[in-house]
Amino acid sequence: MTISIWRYSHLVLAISSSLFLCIASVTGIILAFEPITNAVHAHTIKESENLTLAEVIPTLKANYEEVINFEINANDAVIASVITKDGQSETIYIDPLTGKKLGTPTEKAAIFKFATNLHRSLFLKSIGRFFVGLISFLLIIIVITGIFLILKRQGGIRHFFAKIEKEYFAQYYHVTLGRFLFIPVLIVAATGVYLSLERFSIIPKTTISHDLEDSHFTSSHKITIQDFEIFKTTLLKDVKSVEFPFSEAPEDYFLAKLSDRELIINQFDGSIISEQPYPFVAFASSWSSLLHTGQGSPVWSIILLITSCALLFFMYSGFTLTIKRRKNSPHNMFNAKKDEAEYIILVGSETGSTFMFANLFASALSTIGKKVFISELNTYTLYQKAQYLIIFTSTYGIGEPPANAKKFEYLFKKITPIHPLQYAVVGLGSLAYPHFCQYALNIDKLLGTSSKLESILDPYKINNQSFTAFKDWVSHWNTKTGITLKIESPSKKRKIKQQLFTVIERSERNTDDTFLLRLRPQHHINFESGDLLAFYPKEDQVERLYSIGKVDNDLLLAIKKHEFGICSNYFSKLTPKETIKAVIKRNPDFHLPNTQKEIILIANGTGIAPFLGMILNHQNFDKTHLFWGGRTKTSIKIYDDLLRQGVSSKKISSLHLAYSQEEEKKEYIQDLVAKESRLVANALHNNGIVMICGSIAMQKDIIKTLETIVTTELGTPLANFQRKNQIKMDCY
Ligand SMILES: Cc1cc2nc3c(=O)[nH]c(=O)nc-3n(C[C@H](O)[C@H](O)[C@H](O)COP(=O)(O)O)c2cc1C
Repeated sequence: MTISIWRYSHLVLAISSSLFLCIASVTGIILAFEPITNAVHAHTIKESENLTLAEVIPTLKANYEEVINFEINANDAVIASVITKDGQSETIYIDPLTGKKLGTPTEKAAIFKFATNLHRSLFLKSIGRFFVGLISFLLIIIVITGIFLILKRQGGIRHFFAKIEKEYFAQYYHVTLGRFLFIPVLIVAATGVYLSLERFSIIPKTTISHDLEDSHFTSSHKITIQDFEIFKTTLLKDVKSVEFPFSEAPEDYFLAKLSDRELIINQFDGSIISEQPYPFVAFASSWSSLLHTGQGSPVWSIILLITSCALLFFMYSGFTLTIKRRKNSPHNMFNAKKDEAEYIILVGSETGSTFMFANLFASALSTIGKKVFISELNTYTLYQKAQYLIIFTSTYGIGEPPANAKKFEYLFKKITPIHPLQYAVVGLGSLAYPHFCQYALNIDKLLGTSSKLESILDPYKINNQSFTAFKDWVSHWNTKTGITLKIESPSKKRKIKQQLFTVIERSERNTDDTFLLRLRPQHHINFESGDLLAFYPKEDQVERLYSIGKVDNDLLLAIKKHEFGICSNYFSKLTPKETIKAVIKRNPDFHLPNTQKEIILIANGTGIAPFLGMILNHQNFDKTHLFWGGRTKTSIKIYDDLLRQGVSSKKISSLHLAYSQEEEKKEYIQDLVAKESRLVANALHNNGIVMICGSIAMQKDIIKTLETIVTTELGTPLANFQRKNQIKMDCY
């Protein structure tokens, strides 16, 4: 599978550094707790930080025989090396206000020592440190390639934080978390590299040299420490450490390291002998250390903890993504070489899911003895014996090809097929995007420009990888070509864990052969109106999906009985207390948003089921408008009770019904919507939501009507509202 350079680099780097990254992340998690525990046991000097050195130093001198030095650590505690009045040499926490001992610093816990060594050098000393630095560098590149992949996926920087379509758990959270956590990961990686470069002296360690003139070391003028001007103006909070004079010899001095500079101070009169600001590398070094370790900041340590956990998650989700894509890539178990095959199947896919359909189709052809070759669109070339060219492709962005199809147009224009070819194009896309299956349509047009190619079927669009739609296309193919293909359901191959539901009620069928079925899960299941019930009949195990309305924790399904429909016939005979097995599939794109804004629900036929559930569960009174289209007035009878509940409880603020087969007034649902153009335009203008559920034909008409409404009333194309996720559709 050709993958873009970004994805390839992202993947290769992640794989090659995974073991080390795993060790670094696990030890990082452990080490993130160190600053937190230190902060808990710290003797912080928060209340004393506004004391001046003129107050602190005399207090210390008064309390101890000798003070060698003191420093303020990352947790803002003062640690001093002193000789006590009884001659003991000690390093202790002290209270700068009183000079009294507060405690003794404890040794670093063994677990932190172990984790630090492993984290820094993998117990391999310099070689290990080099590897850790290298892995940190690779992590920077992994993050950068990851950012590019997200930008590419989202269609540019402006949409970086736009909604992500959820295909499956690993894909969704890999991208979603990646968008937020790339910043701390980048900080951890960059500071890791910095610290390694410093360790190997590639970045020089800061050494400050003072220009000391002998004339400044005078003891002629003596004043008390309390009166040293520099001590009177220096607050403890700006001090990193102070070294006291070793003796009373004139050449000994105070060395004060402040937050921005270093001072050498005459021990007799407090005059400044030398003053040196820190160079930039000193700041960079201290910030790198603070940002990488979180020392002194429990909040940042928690962010580091989350970042380390996230790195482990990214490794897991990244590998899951790769395995899934690999599984779906072309197997060429269909045996024919490219120049032997009659059937050439080319696939355009970004994340691999389109290959599933292409593989099923290829497998069905191969089962009946046809010679099939399957590959990617980017590999388009001459095929000696080809008679059919079948293209399966997804779309990304505004009619853009997926990664492995980018070169197709160029290749197609350059290469003229040897023999005439018959072709068909199947588009995989999502109605959640404004340009539904646009790339498949573009390809179909492109193929049509060649005199050597002849279309056998109109381009076919599949929404949300619907297997039912794919089967429908195969039946078109069968009819057109006279070659009967049997598609093996993917659900046969994987075992699906089904749940049990009890039949509570089944309505009579109305004049359109439609009925309502109410099911109750036997065990607690979280679901919402708009989710889907997947049912796999014994006869063919092919998944059938029904939109769910949630009413009092039961599932409400509206089903149309088809003469030869295995599933609808089975459901139409169910009686209360019977049990069925099925699976609830989450469909978050078609949930009713939790909003106070206006909501316009548009359905025809059985598409009303999820809306009934949404209306009855919704708390947002007086702003929900329901449009429904059916054949005759008797069509609506089965929904009467629930609709009445909605109207009487004022959960439906306006109800608009259209009947297409009523003699005295034939009306289509799009006519009703057109009549209410102001209502619809106002709702969309005020960030309201339009939801559409029912047949694809109705959906097309409604979209056309909405397009006219928003362009004339608001001067904005519908795509703008689709982009903002204000138009939600679930049509079949
Ligand atoms: C970032 C992104 C952009 C997409 N853009 C479109 C689009 O413009 N039109 C469309 O019909 N589908 C669009 N889709 C949906 C995909 O085409 C659809 O999910 C398809 O089944 C993916 O197949 P693949 O995994 O084989 O690439 C987009 C999906 C993503 C993640």
